[in-house]
Amino acid sequence: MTAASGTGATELFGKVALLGVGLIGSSLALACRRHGLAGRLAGYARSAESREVIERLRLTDSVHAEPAEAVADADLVVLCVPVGANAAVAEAMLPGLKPGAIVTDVGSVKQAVIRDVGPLLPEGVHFVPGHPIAGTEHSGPAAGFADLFEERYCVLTPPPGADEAAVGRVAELWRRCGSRVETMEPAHHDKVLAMTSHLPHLISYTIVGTAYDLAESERGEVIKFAAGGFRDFTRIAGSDPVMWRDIFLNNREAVLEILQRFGEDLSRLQRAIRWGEAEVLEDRFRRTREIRRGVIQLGQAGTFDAREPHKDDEAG
Ligand SMILES: NC(=O)C1=CN([C@@H]2O[C@H](COP(=O)(O)OP(=O)(O)OC[C@H]3O[C@@H](n4cnc5c(N)ncnc54)[C@H](O)[C@@H]3O)[C@@H](O)[C@H]2O)C=CC1
Ligand SMILES: O=C(O)C(=O)Cc1ccc(O)cc1
Repeated sequence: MTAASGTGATELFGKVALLGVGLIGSSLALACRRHGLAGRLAGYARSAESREVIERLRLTDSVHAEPAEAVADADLVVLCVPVGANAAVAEAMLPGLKPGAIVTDVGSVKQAVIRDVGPLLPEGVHFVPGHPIAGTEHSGPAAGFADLFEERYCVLTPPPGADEAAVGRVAELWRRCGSRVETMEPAHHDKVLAMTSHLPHLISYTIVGTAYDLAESERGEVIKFAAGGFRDFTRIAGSDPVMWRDIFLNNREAVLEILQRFGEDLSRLQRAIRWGEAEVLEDRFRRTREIRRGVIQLGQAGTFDAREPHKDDEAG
């Protein structure tokens, strides 16, 4: 057993309730168990099928079909459902919520959860929105693993006036799961993630769709000769449709803004190809290679994604 924070494996919360036990909820359950962070874990899952998997894998100590039952007596409640489901699930938990409880979430968009869930919570309940920047293209309760959050960032976006002790306890939870915790303004978070996560997913969904829509003979060749880049796109394009539908619908403005910029940059390259502007193309590709090399230095300094090996980046 490792205690990532070096503070020992002392329990942080008496009872933790996970509302939604998919990839992130199940990974958090496993990380809480591994690091001894919760006295008791309760899970809420909407479908009988998920509840059966959660029980079989013993992800939580109790499994519930109603959010209000799962949160009864919980010190920490973590919303782990798609962003668009947060309000309904939060509303359904209210009758069971303990006064003084901390409510957090793991959603990929932060302004929306503050808008949708914040106003529902009673006085005395502490709300600390969060986002572990860690995941995979897989989903569901069987997809989780305990070290998903190791050496990943977790961004907290506490609203103004948030209870500092509550923010500190949520930060400590993520630190003990192995994450590096930062706090950010919610609007800033949503802009940054629109660029670094949401746009790449949109491009992946588009490119794989375009490839599939090619004439059948060409489509076969696309699969046969799929090079690394296209394979990477198909991995990302395999991500959960409901989760990503909700991300785009709830981060509309930031995504549209970045998409506008991206479209202009793409058009510029399109024009360079059409008119044989070799210098424009080469300059752009040189610049991005330098950016990539800069990113690697950041990674080595521990500020980017320190887990990813970057074998392809020797100089020259
Ligand atoms: N998948 C990823 O890589 C990451 C996801 N997130 C965020 O974490 C949250 C959960 O995502 P995952 O665990 O990946 O998804 P998931 O699909 O694996 O799990 C979501 C769970 O919520 C349940 N659910 C869906 N709609 C519901 C509704 N209306 N009412 C009640 N339950 C409902 C599903 O049945 C499922 O068990 C999302 O908000 C997502 O934006 C954050 C970081 C990474
Ligand atoms: O699988 C990948 O490449 C991801 O990008 C995972 C991911 C998806 C959504 C998030 O909000 C954070 C991380």
